[in-house]
Amino acid sequence: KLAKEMAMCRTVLAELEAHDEAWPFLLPVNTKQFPTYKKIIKSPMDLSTIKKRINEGVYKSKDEFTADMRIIFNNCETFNEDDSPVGKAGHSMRTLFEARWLELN
Ligand SMILES: Cc1ncccc1N[C@H]1CCCS(=O)(=O)C1
Repeated sequence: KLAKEMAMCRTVLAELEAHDEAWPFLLPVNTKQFPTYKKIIKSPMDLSTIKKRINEGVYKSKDEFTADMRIIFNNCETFNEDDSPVGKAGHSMRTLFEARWLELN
């Protein structure tokens, strides 16, 4: 059951990583480039960290995976204007994720 759940997580993660608008989320936000980020965002998260957690067996369920995915998009809304390039990418990637997740569940 967990192996099947993680297979679903890997599938959705791979699809998001391949998306044109995934670029802001592929790696942890560079806090040297964005010095205020650490102060404003209490739980940084990104797609590479989620991939690592799947592969290291950190997640006990798909719900833990979806919780980390949603942290990415919530952090994005907290830090970025909706009409900024990163903000717009965050909204479209969140929509993509939620729609795809519904299809697979
Ligand atoms: C997701 C996010 N939230 C806040 C600030 C920055 C980012 N992402 C960066 C990732 C590296 C390229 S960039 O520096 O243009 C954008």
